[in-house]
Amino acid sequence: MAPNGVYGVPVVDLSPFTSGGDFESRRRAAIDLAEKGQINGCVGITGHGVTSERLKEAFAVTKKLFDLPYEEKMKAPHPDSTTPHRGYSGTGREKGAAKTALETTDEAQKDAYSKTTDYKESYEIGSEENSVQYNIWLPEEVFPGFRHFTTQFFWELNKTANAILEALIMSLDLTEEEAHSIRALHTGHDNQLRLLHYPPIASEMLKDKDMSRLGAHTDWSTFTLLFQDTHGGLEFIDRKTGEFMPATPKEEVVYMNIGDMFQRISNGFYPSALHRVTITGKASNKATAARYSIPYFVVPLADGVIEPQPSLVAAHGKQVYEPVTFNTYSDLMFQAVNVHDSKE
Ligand SMILES: O=C(O)CCC(=O)C(=O)O
Ligand SMILES: [Fe+2]
Repeated sequence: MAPNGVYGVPVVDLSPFTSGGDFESRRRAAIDLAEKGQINGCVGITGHGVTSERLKEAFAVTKKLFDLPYEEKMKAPHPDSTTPHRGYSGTGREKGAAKTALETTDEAQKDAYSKTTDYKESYEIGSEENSVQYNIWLPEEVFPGFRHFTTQFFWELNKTANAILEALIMSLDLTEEEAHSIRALHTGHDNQLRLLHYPPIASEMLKDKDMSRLGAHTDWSTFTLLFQDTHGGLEFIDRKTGEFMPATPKEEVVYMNIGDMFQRISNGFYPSALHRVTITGKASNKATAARYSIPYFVVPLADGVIEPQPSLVAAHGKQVYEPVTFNTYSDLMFQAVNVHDSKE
């Protein structure tokens, strides 16, 4: 336990799932994942199969993208509508905590959550074959090779995502039919690769308590992979103490958090992890450095029905969640989060 009484985020080795481990080693890893993942819905993963060279390249591409002048980045603007959730969003466009405000019943907390604006810019990329969530690209001459690199990287991350999905399926002891239906919901074509830049924040801005790097929220994905640079700031809630605990950047570790969809699929066995990105310089009132991160959201088919698996409902004695389609659920959430297009 850490000195402040908060447990850190536990780490699981999933190499048996990424490099063809035998049944026994996969089973052991799946049990480990269930034990650690069901505490707070978040784990660090080693053996995830993405090489550090490839990650270095991805972070270099991310930095190069956000280094472009604002006018250039705005040549691939995220539309003002909810669909497609693709392209570039400038600083201040999103309020991650607005979704949390929607779900909170405490009025004072609701107010605080809904006021918090994120201080970040992002670029969303998906499958080239998704005609509803279609990609919005920069003209090739603005950033040669960007489209090629990110679309390749997208499918590489999907391999890791599939391996983790297999581990999650095994960890729940599902029937073959249930396993099959969960796989069928996750073709990869609805996944979302997000490049994120949290600009440096000047010390005078740190006094403003309504500004956060990314307000506390759960993801509405099935689960999310979070690659980050060395600056830190990502935190997950420890449900027992109510305190946030740091997801300390570690070489070889990718953090994985359960999203609202797998919470539902697992009938609540795995909780959707509440997380945020804090302003690390705030305590000292010192200007805080830029931070880059690369979340990869594993998302089910838009019109696929997400429901607790029957064997889990039978074991638990009750069905905790009603069936919902991802479409209906995410539309509602997205309207809360996407506030306006910032032209600053
Ligand atoms: O930047 C991070 O580390 C977290 C990003 C995140 O939680 C999100 O985009 O939903
Ligand atoms: Fe998130």
